[in-house]
Amino acid sequence: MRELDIKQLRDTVDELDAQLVQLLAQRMQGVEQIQSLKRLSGQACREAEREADIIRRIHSTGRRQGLDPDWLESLFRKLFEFSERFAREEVTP
Ligand SMILES: O=C(O)C(=O)C[C@]1(C(=O)O)C=C[C@@H](O)C=C1
Repeated sequence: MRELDIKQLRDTVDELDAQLVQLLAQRMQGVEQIQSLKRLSGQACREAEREADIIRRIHSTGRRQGLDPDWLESLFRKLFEFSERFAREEVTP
């Protein structure tokens, strides 16, 4: 019985992982377009103020979902780093 429970829970987690990857791909597509526009107008790829706004928002939505804001923040800071690396064409989406 417990084996079955774990299997079902893992199936759910696997499905959520697949959705997360899809959402991350969509996010990167949006970021790619923003970065192209910024490049055209000579703007810096990183913007501390925009990042602070995003962090503030995810802190509050995360708290409402019962998630640790510090944990969420570290995830998003990784995403911003990845956006920058992507903008510098060091990685492919
Ligand atoms: O919103 C922007 O201006 C972006 O370039 C996207 C993004 C992000 O990944 O969310 C990436 C780098 C910036 O520092 C801030 C945000």
